[in-house]
Amino acid sequence: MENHILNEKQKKAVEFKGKHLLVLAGAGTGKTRCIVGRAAYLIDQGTPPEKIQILTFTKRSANEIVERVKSSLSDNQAQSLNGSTFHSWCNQLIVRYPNLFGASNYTVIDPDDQLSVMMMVCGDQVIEYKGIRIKPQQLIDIYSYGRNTRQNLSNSIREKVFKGKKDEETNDEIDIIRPKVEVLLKAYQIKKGDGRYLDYDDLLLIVANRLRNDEEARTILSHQVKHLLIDEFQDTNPLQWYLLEPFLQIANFYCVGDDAQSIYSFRGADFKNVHLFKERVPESEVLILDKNYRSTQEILDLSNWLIEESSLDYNKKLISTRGEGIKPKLINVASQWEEANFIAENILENFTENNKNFIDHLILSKSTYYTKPLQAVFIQKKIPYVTYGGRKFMEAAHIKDVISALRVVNNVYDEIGWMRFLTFWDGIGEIKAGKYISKILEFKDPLECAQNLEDVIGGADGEKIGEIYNTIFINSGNVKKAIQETYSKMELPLAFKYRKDWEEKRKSDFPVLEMLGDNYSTIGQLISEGILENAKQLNGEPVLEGSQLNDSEIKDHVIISTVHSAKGLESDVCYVLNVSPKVYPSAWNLHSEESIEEDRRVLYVALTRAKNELYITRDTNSINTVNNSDNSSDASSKYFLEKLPENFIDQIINPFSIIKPRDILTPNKIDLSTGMDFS
Ligand SMILES: Nc1ncnc2c1ncn2[C@@H]1O[C@H](COP(=O)(O)OP(=O)(O)OP(=O)(O)O)[C@@H](O)[C@H]1O
Repeated sequence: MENHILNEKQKKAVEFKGKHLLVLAGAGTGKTRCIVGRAAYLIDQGTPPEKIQILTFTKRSANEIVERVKSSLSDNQAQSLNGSTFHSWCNQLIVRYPNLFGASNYTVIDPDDQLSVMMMVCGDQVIEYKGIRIKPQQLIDIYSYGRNTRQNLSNSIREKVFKGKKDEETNDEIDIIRPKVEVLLKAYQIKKGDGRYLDYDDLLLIVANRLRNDEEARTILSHQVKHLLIDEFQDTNPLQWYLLEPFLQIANFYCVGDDAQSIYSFRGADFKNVHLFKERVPESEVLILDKNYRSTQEILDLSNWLIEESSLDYNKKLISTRGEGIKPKLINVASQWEEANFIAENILENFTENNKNFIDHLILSKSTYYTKPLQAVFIQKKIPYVTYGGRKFMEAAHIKDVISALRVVNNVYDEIGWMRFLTFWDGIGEIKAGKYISKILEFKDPLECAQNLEDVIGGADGEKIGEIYNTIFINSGNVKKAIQETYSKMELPLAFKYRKDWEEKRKSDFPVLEMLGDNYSTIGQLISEGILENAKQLNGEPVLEGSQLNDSEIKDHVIISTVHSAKGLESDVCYVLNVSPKVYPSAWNLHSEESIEEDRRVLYVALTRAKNELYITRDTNSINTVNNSDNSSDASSKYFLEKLPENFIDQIINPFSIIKPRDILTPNKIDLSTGMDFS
């Protein structure tokens, strides 16, 4: 079986006998294979699968690893193996031990909801000083950055408002702004408590704090977790480390990571954690993997060159076990439409003439937004595709509307839920809803809630809303039915609210929501896990990641992904979009050496996804503007491909380019009296 083929070093890593191990390795050297192999090995050696916890950054990779372990073992041996993200793992622990962690009947809020709470807290208060205005979203960013990096408020303000500046003037400004920020952040914390809201970071902090301070908690969990297998270790941030540290006493750590693939510093990740591993973790060892099994040497030469150009020393040179192949191609395009057409034609040619499937093609972009023209061309040319990254299923407005009804039954103090649910109905605006909510928050007995709602709201609306509440309440133990009934009562107004694209796009999401509901035994679980795990796969298809095609029967599709969502992916043919000046590195990042290096790693992750063919596109206009304007010399000199040795790539001017003929500026008059000889 695939997973059983291991080279000597991989085998050593998989069968590691010591306590804690870090497998430090370059792209495509088999880190994922080692995690899969390690889990299978432990189970094979008699460790109960439920005592192994795999931690990854996306639900998708957790599912993939678990599935691979399962298929490498026989007889359902790995049935109860658990793989999850950090947030979802903590949430599961809190749900399983409600008393130990002291948090039941809470609502997990996503970043959108966090912003709503902060907006409620700020009301009409504005923090403004010397032209700097701190908006609610920035307050959330400061709060989250401080908690994730475990830095104090002043440093978080410095980072998020002043881009890390450390001069005298900035210090003074921080001193003035700080108390005002503090007041609002504390009010935000109180509001969270009142609404029984937990934001994502709270989940980690609740578990971490309890374990760090309470020996009984550690004893209880020591029966539950024996092995922690942690993927993408270079992207763990100080908060995650704060959570992991107490587990060092009760479990064995098996971490895999690559410092050159660290791309989450905006979330506080610090890739140096891999360098500090031996210092931080007693009884630990580090093992290095350096043979790349994924790509041909030409693709690795380009990737190696990119990382060698860095001022940081990653000490990495990937060597291909697969040998030589074809050179990467740099496609120069004049517009996004040209780029899209080039890629579409290329894929169609591979599909019809070269015996490749759509799934052999992976398209990588820094942002989902950039891929819109590409998606339009794919739809037009009937190329099936799914998107990874970007807005998720549970974040879509129509889904949030129905979920809001479930939220308020789950947690009657959930003001955000009430605001969304009440304002969904025609004729109830925010002011009216606010008045109703203050009365609702006084309700004591959930059994009488439906009746009370009818009284507070009154009329036909009151009756409808009370009825929905009641239906959900009665069906709290049958999540699928609760969703079905709620949807049937909300379908008409939903169809009206989203009439523009109801039939084509939104309606078909509800059977998926019902299916999703079927996986959970309580509404609370659906809400918390569903929000955290909305990338969950159904029928093996990532239908909830915002697929543009509703037909989940089509298994063969191109993947369009953000680079951040592409970690761990690989593909026969890879297209890396818009590797242009001011994008790699981004024009916003030119001031900071650290951010430039992060952009370099983003490009490195993208390039190293390709197995055989790598296409890099570049916008010729951006090269022209950079070269022609004086003030952008920085963008030009820092552009990653500026000094690219010619022999590493083949350059192509897009052959599908629609060449516009040269014309004069003003139209001539035409003369229609010619051509006929009337003599
Ligand atoms: N010993 C091996 N023999 C054959 N193929 C291998 C071996 N080890 C890994 N591979 C293959 O190499 C490719 C890369 O492996 P894997 O995805 O585990 O690497 P990785 O280090 O996790 O990569 P990345 O960090 O870049 O995502 C996969 O296609 C895998 O099947």
